[in-house]
Amino acid sequence: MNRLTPSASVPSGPPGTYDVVVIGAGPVGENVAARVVQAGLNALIVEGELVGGECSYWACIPSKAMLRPPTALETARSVDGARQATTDRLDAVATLARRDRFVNGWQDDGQVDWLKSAGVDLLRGWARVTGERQVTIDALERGPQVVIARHAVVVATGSAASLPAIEGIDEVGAWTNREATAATVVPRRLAVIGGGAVGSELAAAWSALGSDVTLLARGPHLLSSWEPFARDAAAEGLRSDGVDVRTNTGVRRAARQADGTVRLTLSDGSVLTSDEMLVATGRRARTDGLGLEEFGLRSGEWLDVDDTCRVTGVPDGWFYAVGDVNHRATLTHMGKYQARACAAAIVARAEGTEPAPERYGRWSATADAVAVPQVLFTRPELAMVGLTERRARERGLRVRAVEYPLGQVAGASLSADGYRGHAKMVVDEEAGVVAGCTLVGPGVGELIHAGTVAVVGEVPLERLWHAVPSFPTASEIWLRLLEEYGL
Ligand SMILES: Cc1cc2nc3c(=O)[nH]c(=O)nc-3n(C[C@H](O)[C@H](O)[C@H](O)COP(=O)(O)OP(=O)(O)OC[C@H]3O[C@@H](n4cnc5c(N)ncnc54)[C@H](O)[C@@H]3O)c2cc1C
Ligand SMILES: NC(=O)c1ccc[n+]([C@@H]2O[C@H](COP(=O)([O-])OP(=O)(O)OC[C@H]3O[C@@H](n4cnc5c(N)ncnc54)[C@H](O)[C@@H]3O)[C@@H](O)[C@H]2O)c1
Repeated sequence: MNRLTPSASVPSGPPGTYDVVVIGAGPVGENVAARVVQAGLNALIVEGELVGGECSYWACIPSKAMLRPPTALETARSVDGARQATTDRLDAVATLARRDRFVNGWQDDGQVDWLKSAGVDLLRGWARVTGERQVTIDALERGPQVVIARHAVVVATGSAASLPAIEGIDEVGAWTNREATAATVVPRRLAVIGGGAVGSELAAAWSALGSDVTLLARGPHLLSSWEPFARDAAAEGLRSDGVDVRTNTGVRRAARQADGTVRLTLSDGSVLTSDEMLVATGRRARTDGLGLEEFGLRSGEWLDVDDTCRVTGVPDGWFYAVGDVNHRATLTHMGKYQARACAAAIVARAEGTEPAPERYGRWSATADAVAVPQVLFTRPELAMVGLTERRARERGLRVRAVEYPLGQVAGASLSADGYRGHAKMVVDEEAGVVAGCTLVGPGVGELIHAGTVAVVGEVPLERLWHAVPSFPTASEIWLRLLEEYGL
């Protein structure tokens, strides 16, 4: 489902030479372009589909718009006094209409206006790199255009759903994140393949909308990179919402039958019949067709970069990759963070200054390696930052972890009757700082930023002790965790 409604291109004259050429106007490309313009350079951004990218139209925004109504309903139902005013069912039509408003009916005029106000020129079309500092664009309205970048070409082409090697998968018309965030009809039955972030969130969303959802995870757990208590809570939450979560279950074969249903043959030989199937088995780099072979890079592969997001192996420092396409941290906020660092590095180099490889320097995306926050908007919500206990130990850190039931914090228990949640803080014992934190429970997405500040700031625990959370808020979890640690 690809309902594109592009608005007019911005540049008034023929493109020729720009300081910076950015390929891909997702949230990350937009940010690099706007930041270099703010610093006094000029920039052209090239976009083949919608300005705003995957995140705005087929990923973060529509999925969160779909997940919010069931969460709001659950919140109301969990507060005596409000519960009596709720009805028993979510309104699917109104939920999908709300989603449609958040994606602006898949029209990008608002984002085009933003680019214009930021002083960035836009050219619509598909770009490829055809020489050092040279980009050729199959422009939608103008035919082929060649543009030279004085200082930098930045690839911000993002990622796309990767289809697993399942017999018949190409013929069944499987949903990817695109169809699953844009569909207008609620399927009676939905099979979801993949127990990662996309599979878990979209299983929750469609189950709330009324589908009978079966979630098939090939491994023993959902969300394997999370703390065990968090991934167990996600699975339990999905099950209690009626999702049939099946772990250790692969799919051997998929076929669309004459009656329109999808027949899946599972790894244990059993058969699952569904009306639609969603493939949520990870992402692939959108680097095919970019002409990267000329620079010794492989088409379709992720682009390795240094901390300034300069592509490694391409000499002379003109070639950068930011956002999903470099695979450092495939999240919008981390991509935008990289965009800020990358833009600062491009500007510094344009001024003749070679950025020193400084940890947490302005041009260095240091946090990618140590402090990536993430929130999953399942029910219950999950949030984490930094290292899990297991990852910290694998990195050779001497750590001690402490845990606390979030429902015993006054602010949390006031927010919902019978609040259920849990928190875990991993302390780097040698440095005396927080190495990571995971929170589970309603609303924890708004609590995790304190953990991000503690990890990035490497705040000594003795000083963190003086950061007093207000009473009665759920933020008191930070005080409880420090007390558990022994302060
Ligand atoms: C279902 C789902 C939900 C998600 N939810 C969240 C969330 O809640 N929070 C979060 O932080 N992250 C979330 N993500 C991840 C997030 O969507 C990505 O990290 C983010 O979109 C990356 O931004 P980007 O700018 O790098 O790439 P994209 O958003 O993919 O944008 C890339 C742009 O480049 C364009 N392009 C590609 N090739 C060319 C070319 N050759 N020429 C011209 N243009 C080109 C594309 O058309 C696209 O517009 C989610 C992902 C999915 C799939
Ligand atoms: N709220 C959020 O922040 C949010 C939400 C959704 C997505 N995202 C981002 O998007 C990225 C992509 O998400 P995703 O869920 O597509 O990828 P993922 O890597 O999180 O999960 C993919 C899952 O599919 C499984 N899988 C892979 N191949 C398979 C196969 N052949 N058969 C069965 N299962 C298979 C993997 O084991 C894994 O569990 C995430 O890493 C995350 O960064 C973020």
